[in-house]
Amino acid sequence: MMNALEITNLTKEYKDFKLDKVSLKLPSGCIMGLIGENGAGKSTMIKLIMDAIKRDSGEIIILGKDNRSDDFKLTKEDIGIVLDDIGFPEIITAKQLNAIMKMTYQNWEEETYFRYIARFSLPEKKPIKDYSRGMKMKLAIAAAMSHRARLLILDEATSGLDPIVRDEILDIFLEFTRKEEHSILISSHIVSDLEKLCDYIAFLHKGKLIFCEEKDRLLETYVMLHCKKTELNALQLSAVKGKRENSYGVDALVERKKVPRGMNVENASIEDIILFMVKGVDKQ
Ligand SMILES: Nc1ncnc2c1ncn2[C@@H]1O[C@H](COP(=O)(O)OP(=O)(O)OP(=O)(O)O)[C@@H](O)[C@H]1O
Repeated sequence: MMNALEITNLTKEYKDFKLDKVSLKLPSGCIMGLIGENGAGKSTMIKLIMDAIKRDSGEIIILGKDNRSDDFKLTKEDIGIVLDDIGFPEIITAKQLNAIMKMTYQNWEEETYFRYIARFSLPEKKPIKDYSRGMKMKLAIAAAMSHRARLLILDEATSGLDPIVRDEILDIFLEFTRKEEHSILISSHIVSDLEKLCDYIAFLHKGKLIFCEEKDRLLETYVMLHCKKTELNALQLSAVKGKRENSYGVDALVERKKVPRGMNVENASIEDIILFMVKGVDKQ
């Protein structure tokens, strides 16, 4: 299977921040969620993927093309992008945006665009500057999905949206990947959205990729253990990924395989896995 995105040893350093040798692969047809706290480096990574900022080192292959090759411009047609700052001229309307996009993208599909505009209940004749944040996001998503992209890259695209619209958009994304060999990379703070949507979860923390793993595998590998401190200490050290003490003992994220039978474990959520891994990593 081809990879929609392959990142190898991607490094970018700012004065107080370093995106540090990030490597990951997004297989075609899959959805990858990029999770990380504020300032973890998600937007930096997405800008580097689009070659909008200069990397220090590393390699990025998108849809089989090096993103620094001369003909990457052509590949950009195949990428639908939604950034936090949507980047459309604010004085124009959704209808006028259609005319601009028609000239920008060879594969622009007017009908698809207006279908999304209607589906998202966006006013066609209102200047974008008078849209709410959620409406702007919806417009950007409509545009990104209307030029026959094979890869969607979304940076915090669902965070300003109400739960009902978010849910609808998650369905649209699922539809998008089900149809053909379409792939999505989506960053979000809303872990529950990503848990619902994604096949892969990539977790970025302080510029380092803590893991990039199939969601089902994560949920299979880790469990939450509730026990006494002495019981936890009796486990092998490598079993424990992170822990939190409470008045009864400890809650810990542990490897399922390494927990003896009979102990009090329950399934971990992606949110548990992330929160507890951060505790484990920050301790080292
Ligand atoms: N042009 C720049 N010059 C200096 N530092 C920068 C620049 N752009 C980003 N940074 C720093 O890089 C770090 C990562 O920022 P980035 O925007 O990638 O985080 P993020 O994970 O997208 O965060 P958020 O969830 O808050 O959007 C931050 O510490 C930020 O201050």
